[in-house]
Amino acid sequence: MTIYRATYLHTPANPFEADQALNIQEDGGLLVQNGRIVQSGPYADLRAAHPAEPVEDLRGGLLLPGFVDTHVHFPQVRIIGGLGVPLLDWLDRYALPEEAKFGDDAYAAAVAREFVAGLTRSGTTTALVFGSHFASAVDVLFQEASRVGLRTVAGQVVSDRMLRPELHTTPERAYQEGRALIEKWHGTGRNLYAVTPRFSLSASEGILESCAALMNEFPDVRFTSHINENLKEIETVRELFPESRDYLDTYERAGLILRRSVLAHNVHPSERELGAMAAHGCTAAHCPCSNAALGSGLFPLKRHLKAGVPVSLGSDVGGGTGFSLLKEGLQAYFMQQLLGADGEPLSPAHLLYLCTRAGAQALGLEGEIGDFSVGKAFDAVLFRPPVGSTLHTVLQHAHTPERALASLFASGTQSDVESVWIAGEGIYSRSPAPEAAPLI
Ligand SMILES: Nc1nc2[nH]cnc2c(=O)[nH]1
Ligand SMILES: [Zn+2]
Repeated sequence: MTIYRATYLHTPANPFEADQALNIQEDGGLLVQNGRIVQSGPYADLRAAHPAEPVEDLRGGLLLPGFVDTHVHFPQVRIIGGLGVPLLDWLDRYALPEEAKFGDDAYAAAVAREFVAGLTRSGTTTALVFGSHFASAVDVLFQEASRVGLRTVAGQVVSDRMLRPELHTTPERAYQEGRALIEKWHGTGRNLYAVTPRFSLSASEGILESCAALMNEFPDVRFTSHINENLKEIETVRELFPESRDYLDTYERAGLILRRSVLAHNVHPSERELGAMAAHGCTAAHCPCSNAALGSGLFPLKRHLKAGVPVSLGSDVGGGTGFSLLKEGLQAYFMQQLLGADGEPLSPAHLLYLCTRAGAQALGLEGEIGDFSVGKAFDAVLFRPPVGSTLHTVLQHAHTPERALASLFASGTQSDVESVWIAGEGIYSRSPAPEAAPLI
């Protein structure tokens, strides 16, 4: 067993529903055994109860639960920063040409290393991953995620129209390839499978039915897709599915919307869709940097909360501009500020919840991860800005841990991550900064 001594913060309660939801231990202790938290609270209490246990002293930083990214594209690491065009043009110009390269396993393996490292070094310990259209590349992703130890919920992206021929499949092949991947990876180690049609624009009823067949045969798998991101996309889907009431209905009619379905974006939902999503209990994965970068729109968080639709966060790399959920939290805060009276004011507690427990709940993993309650896995990220950095200065002068958390969201980046643990296992540790070269 090990006692981790730290200033730690987490949100075991939902700050959108409860006051004082931010739980802070200024000089706290987490007793970890076999990767699980067996006791937590003031360090002095834990030390008194366990005088002989080794202590890992993490004071001087901020220890948070590992981040849960509920929407991120494996094949899009190298195209981060493709700016200047809206979604459908962005797909044609940046995303699809890159994704067409993933039939080459060596290429897929190289990007898988970059992708998994990018997530873990940003403090993400669980990710719902939009995989590749190529089954072999999805296999490569699961292999790399398993090698590193990242909790991964991923699946083969399936479509049969309007992308590029090499990315199209058939309902029969989608079923067969999906089935083989589920049998090999769903429930293997820290991996789960998510059935993943790209979006209704590129997935015919036949493809959506093959997705439903997999979900019926393997009821424990998850589901994710895109919805209501861009006005032109929505209009095209309406033309393609004239018999559907709306975008959500294209998935509902196929039986794809369940409690653990995660729908990315949902920037332009109808009231009917919000009501139906709340009734299904499914989640909207809000991707603020992507929505801003592609000009998709300002996310109606208040309408989601009023309708009772749970919201989690996603980086949406590469439509999004990086892996850091700190940045997504900050962008979410900006968006809600800009919405004025229609916005939902977000406190540091809201932001931390959106980056952690909200994602755990979206994936049906809230019993396992998402906060530091006793019984949860020790998935954690220690933020300790490099000495001399501006954030280091700001944190030194923060009057309370809550103010420090706010400053972390305001200017924290991947370089401020010192260590990451998953199930108590050290996954990443920042190498000590090279000695500054003498000035002369
Ligand atoms: N942001 C985003 N939206 C999509 N809709 C369909 N595919 C994509 C994608 O790759 N990124
Ligand atoms: Zn996406």
